[in-house]
Amino acid sequence: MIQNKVSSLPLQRKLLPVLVIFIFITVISLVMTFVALGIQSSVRAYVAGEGMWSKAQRDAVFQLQVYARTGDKQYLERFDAVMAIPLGYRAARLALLQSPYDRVAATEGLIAGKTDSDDIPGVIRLFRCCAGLSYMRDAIHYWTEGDRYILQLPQLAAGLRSEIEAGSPSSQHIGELLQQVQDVNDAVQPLEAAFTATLGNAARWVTGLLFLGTAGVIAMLILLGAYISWRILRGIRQSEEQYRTLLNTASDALIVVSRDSGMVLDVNEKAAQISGKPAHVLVGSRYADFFPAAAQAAAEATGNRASSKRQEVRHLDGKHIPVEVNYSATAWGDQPVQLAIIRDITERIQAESELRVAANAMENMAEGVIITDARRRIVSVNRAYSSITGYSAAEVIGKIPRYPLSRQNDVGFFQSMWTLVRQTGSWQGEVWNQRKNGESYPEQLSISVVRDDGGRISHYVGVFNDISTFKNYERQLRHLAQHDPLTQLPNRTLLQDRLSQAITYAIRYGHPVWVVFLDLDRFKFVNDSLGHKAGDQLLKTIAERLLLAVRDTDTVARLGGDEFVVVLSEHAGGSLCADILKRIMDAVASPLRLQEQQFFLTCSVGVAVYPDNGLNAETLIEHADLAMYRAKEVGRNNFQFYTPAMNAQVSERLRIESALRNALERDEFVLHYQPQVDLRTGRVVGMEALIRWRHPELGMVSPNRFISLAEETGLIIPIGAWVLRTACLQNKKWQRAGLGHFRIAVNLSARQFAQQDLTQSIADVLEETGLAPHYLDIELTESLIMTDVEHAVEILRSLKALGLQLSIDDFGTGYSSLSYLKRFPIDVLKIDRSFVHDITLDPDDAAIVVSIIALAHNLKLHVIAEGVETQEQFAYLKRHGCDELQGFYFSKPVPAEEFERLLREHKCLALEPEPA
Ligand SMILES: Nc1nc2c(ncn2[C@@H]2O[C@@H]3COP(=O)(O)O[C@H]4[C@@H](O)[C@H](n5cnc6c(=O)[nH]c(N)nc65)O[C@@H]4COP(=O)(O)O[C@H]3[C@H]2O)c(=O)[nH]1
Repeated sequence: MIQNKVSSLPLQRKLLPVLVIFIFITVISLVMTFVALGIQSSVRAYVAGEGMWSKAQRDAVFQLQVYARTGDKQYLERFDAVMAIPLGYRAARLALLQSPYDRVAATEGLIAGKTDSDDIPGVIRLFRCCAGLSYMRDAIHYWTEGDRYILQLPQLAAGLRSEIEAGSPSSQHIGELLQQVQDVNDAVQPLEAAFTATLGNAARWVTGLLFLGTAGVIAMLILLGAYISWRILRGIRQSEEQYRTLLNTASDALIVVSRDSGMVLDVNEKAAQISGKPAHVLVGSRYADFFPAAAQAAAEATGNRASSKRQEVRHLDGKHIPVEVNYSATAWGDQPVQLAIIRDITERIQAESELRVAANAMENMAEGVIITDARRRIVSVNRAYSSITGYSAAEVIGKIPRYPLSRQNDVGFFQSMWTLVRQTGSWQGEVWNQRKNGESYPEQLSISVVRDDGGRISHYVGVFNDISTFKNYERQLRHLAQHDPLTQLPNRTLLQDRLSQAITYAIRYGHPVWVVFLDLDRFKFVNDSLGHKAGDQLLKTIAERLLLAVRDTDTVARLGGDEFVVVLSEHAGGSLCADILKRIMDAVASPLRLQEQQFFLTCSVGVAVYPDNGLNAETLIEHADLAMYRAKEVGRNNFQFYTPAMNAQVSERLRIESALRNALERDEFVLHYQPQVDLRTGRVVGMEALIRWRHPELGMVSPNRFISLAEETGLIIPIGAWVLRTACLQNKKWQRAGLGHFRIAVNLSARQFAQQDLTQSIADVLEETGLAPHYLDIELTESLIMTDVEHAVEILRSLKALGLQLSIDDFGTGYSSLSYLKRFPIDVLKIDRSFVHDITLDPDDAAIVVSIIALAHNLKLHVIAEGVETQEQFAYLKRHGCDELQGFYFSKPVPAEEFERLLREHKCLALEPEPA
């Protein structure tokens, strides 16, 4: 059945042209045979005619001869009768040689020549066709020649007749006439022989020709038969191959089983694969032996068609292959058979299992999954979808997912998203969605297209994550990246952003932008002495105060350490900014409680203004920083506006800084000593050691130019140690030299004061140099000890315990309060030279100096006035009970040798000054 259906049509189609050729050749051969037979018949008629013609000629001669001898008229009549034959042929030939030929005359002539009437058309056709052929030409020639002699016979007969009928025949004349008859006969005989031979040749040639033609046709028929057989065989073979190919390329096993015997009649390769046995083993075996389960199902099948449930077929290697079997009853040639179609469903089962796994995985994915059809109607969602959105699957299936429109996700956004999905097959990005409870949340969504076999979109698959937590982290990270973690103020990065924005607005609206760079004075001291915790608390408090001091539109940033920057923008006038600047400084200066102690902080402030001092954020911050340094240099607790000259100062500062790092090892420092004179005796009672830096290029550098730098860079620690050691050594040296026992004052910087082992290191120096402690006076500035009173008290006590003398330098410039002063274990107050300077000019300063003297004495402290330059100042101080003086009035700070000379000379102050 399979074979017939598969091969019959192509074979018929292939054989059709062959059949047409076969019929054509058969018809041709029939026509040729007919023609050949016609020719044969005509040739035979010719040959017969020729026989008649020569026989008639010989008969005519004979009748004439007999008539001449007997004179019997009967022979003459016979002569006339036989003469009619060659004459008829002659007439026919002449008629046929005419152009056009005379068919009637030719027919009559042939009839007269005794030609069979049936042969006449063939004879005429043959003559007309073959007259041009060489054989026919020769025959006609001999025939015509013969006729020329034969035509003499009737004349001779007429001669004989008249001789005999005249009654007295002359035997001589008759003899002559007979001789002429004999001559004609002799002349015609060779022509007849040649004519006969020519016709014989022509007949043989025609016969040969016909033989060859017939043989050719037979050969063609044989070839055609062979060709048709080859075509048929080839067609059958192709059909067989096609059938095999069809069978073997089938993905299912096909088995033809005889219904009567249950034997396998044919199988395809897939059947061999499933069973594990070669096809030739299966064919001819019992179906049930190899496919028992399938055979069982077949046996149970009723009707012409049946299909089984899932079965299992055992492979030769013992493996069980899951199959599905279908049967159809059909005929195999004349046999009733069952065609079993066994489908290996291993892959399908695998795919089903994979699908189950995939569905399970999808269901348990942490990401929400949403599958829609091509019209974007939801067909499936997973559990995570429901837990993220709050919608159950039943609530959304069949609906189109809708995302709320927002500023980030507007109509255009979704349009371009879907365009991209369709064009590229996928899309990824962030969208804002809304939960069932109305809460908006950001999700990371990726959409992919699923296409069917025809390439058409069949589904869309969306996978999404709720990224709100991630976004929060991101926000926090961004905050961290842009803010100072301690104070939560913007850091340098955000400051630059904000400042750039402020500049953009300033360009548009034409107002200035103030950049205020603020550095806390002596913050390091607090930090080092009270610990980082207290330092952090202080910075937080300052940050809060700064925020309160400015407007919401201004920016307060912390750059790190104790550096803050305030950007004052959108303030039309400079005076308003100046007010804010004052508020800022006041905010820092107001007393601060830390660890139950009160502190007084100041700050140094630098200001740069857009557009005058810079056109971009970086430059403005840099210039404000320079201005702040300038403020530090000029004595802290003040503000400075940036000037271009500061750039030069900074480069000089940098130069000094780098030189300072090497100064100690290059032994470039030297101490000068300034005497301190007792106002009651006029004698030198002490000296202050003041450092000098002899720089090879810069010359003598004043401590005012490098001490604060050394302080900032930390170089003050080794430098200070050197000063202390050198001063103690020198004093001891003078004592040993017998120049007297004097107190030597050494300045202590904030960093030194904050040193953990300060007391111990001083004790070590005293021990090393052998100087008695009470000959050492440690000078501390007022602001230094007032920054952290409790700590300062503690350190001062430990220093005092060594037996030193302690002095407060620059007294009057800080924020000392009496109550604190009482707590410090100090010995001396040094009145700042700024008060002394105007003591005789400014009544306020004079009053302050008098108050300080009184205060000191009340506290049982010694008072030294610094910077006494004039006799008036000296007189005033003496008059108001100041204990000692130090200043140019008596001596400038001088090198050791000079100071030694001064001692040796016992230089004294004249105590009776000239009246002012
Ligand atoms: N106009 C004027 N000035 C007078 C007069 N008498 C003294 N002076 C100057 O006043 C300063 C007194 O020192 P200071 O107040 O401790 O102020 C010192 C002190 O704070 C610091 N300094 C100097 N040497 C050291 C040191 O070894 N260690 C530390 N930490 N600081 C030092 O440098 C500051 C400046 O020192 P100097 O330039 O030596 O300046 C000295 C001295 O030359 C006077 O009659 N008129």
